[in-house]
Amino acid sequence: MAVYTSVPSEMLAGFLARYDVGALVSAKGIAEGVENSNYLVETTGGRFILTLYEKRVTPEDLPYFLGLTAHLSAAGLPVPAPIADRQGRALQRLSGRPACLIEFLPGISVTRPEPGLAHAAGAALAQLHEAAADFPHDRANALSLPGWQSLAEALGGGAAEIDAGLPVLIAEELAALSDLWPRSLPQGTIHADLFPDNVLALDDSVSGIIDFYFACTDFLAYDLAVAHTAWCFDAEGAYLGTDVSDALIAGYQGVRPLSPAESRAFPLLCRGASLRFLLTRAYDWLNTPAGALVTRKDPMAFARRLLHYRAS
Ligand SMILES: Nc1ncnc2c1ncn2[C@@H]1O[C@H](COP(=O)(O)OP(=O)(O)OP(=O)(O)O)[C@@H](O)[C@H]1O
Ligand SMILES: N[C@@H](CCO)C(=O)O
Repeated sequence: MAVYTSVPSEMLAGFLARYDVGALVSAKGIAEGVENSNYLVETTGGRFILTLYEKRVTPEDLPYFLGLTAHLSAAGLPVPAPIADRQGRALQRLSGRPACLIEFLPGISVTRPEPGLAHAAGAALAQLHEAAADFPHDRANALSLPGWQSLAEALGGGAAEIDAGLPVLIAEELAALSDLWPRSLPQGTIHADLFPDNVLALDDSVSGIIDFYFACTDFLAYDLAVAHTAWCFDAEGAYLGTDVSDALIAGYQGVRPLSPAESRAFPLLCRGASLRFLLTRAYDWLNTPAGALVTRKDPMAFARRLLHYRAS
């Protein structure tokens, strides 16, 4: 259950009084998600999401994330816009945390990717890349090669507690990717975490793209690789087959065709994306405090993806 910070109802009513959004009717914590505390807030004016930012989000990055979602929403993408109070401020503090009131978007969080929706998600990702081309801010990707190296060091001997073969797999992959990682592919603003649970859907269309808290500047094709690792495998890390993979890539290329260099680099970018989620999940696996109300995500599901990409 991702509600780490509670907000008493009087405090929430006072907070909402700063906005032109009507008066508080109800609020409930949203169980999904692991990073931040999220509430579904109903007012006399409509529905909203209230997010309180927890430990993994650096407060200094919030203007970048909120600026990006405002930019993409204004460009017509199904991205929830941050809502400003009467003084024009979107970023606030509430219950001791940075906080933001966010537009509510319709749709259901995707649990089982189907080709039709994978195609729509690929297209939405390419539209995001195009719409962000004139977003004027940059943010370095803290979770690229140097970040993976640091995470691997932070795991130390803990990796072997997860799986006896993990230290060797991580070390080999870091060494290979340090040599082979591309240096000059087209760059831009990327989402960097386009998992099915960060897409809201109505039938086969994308009604929402959420969770921009890893967005950064990096290779555009790496973003498609992240989506590929996320959409084309089941929860245990078994490959779902070419239907979902082909649909995702075709959806993307229908809007923004990959260059020959991007296509050639794609399998390697998928290995990097697998290693990224393997490392962050392994770190969380070892560092999630006992009694935390959060279900840890299985790092080995990404070790299996990594082996799949290595073999293909
Ligand atoms: N703008 C929105 N409109 C409608 N529903 C939303 C919106 N933002 C979040 N949600 C709902 O809240 C749930 C949790 O949000 P989210 O996935 O952002 O959690 P998180 O903890 O911030 O991130 P993570 O997925 O990385 O754990 C989503 O699955 C979705 O159902
Ligand atoms: N999408 C990530 C969680 C962080 O957003 C994962 O499944 O490991």
